Amino acid sequence: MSQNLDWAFGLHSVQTLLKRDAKRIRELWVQQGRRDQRIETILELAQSKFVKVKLVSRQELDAEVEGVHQGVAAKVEPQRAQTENWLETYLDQLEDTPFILVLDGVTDPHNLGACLRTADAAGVHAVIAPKDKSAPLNSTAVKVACGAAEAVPYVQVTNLARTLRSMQERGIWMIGTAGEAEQTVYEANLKGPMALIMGAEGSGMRRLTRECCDTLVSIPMAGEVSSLNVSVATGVCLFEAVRQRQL
Ligand SMILES: C[S@@+](CC[C@H](N)C(=O)[O-])C[C@H]1O[C@@H](n2cnc3c(N)ncnc32)[C@H](O)[C@@H]1O
Repeated sequence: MSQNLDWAFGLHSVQTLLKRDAKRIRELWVQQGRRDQRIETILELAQSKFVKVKLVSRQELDAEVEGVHQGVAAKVEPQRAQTENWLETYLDQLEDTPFILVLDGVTDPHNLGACLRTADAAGVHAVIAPKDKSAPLNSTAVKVACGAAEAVPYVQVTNLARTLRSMQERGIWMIGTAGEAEQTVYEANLKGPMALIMGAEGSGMRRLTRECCDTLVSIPMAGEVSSLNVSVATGVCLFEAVRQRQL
């Protein structure tokens, strides 16, 4: 593969990419002889978006893709972080109840990749982070995300507090996370339009970010250690929201 291209793989990631960002796909590889309804849908989408399709053997896919490809993989232009302007238009056009993840100063690319993967699995619409003091969407983050970096938009903003206030004006509820919050994540109402805000690995949410929060929630801790890894805490909170939103 050309040095400048990444692989996006797996049925969900490839289908989402075809729907949201097909222009980035240079070539779609589909495993020969593998036919099921989701692959048919992917092939129809590819045809409607004029994406070049190549039928390949399972061995060829296994050799190129480091991960579970489920018979589909796309050679894509590397994912680039989106901007504030992009976010505004995206939120204008979003038809679902907004479900956003904010990472306030998460600097480890492994944590960023893990959060993107969890965000994608939970159905989050976008992950937002400040441009400064945030992990870059580099090859480590993309690899750890296991295809999710292609599926869930990653937005880097110059002024996070301004972006949070602008989302608030749209009626999106800002839910900050902090171990010392009295209200637990299980007690909070996570059913409406919301942005879940996670803090940095070492110091948690910054003061300005915290001041933008409508409410704070904690995950009760039973042991000696006072906090969870940020990607684990992200999973707990996002899937509590998913549980409530499906009731
Ligand atoms: C390792 S923790 C940061 C700990 C930091 N000393 C603090 O005071 O926030 C990183 C992030 O994970 C989330 N987190 C970790 N444990 C949590 C808990 N028990 N309740 C709520 N959020 C938690 C929060 O978003 C936190 O900012």
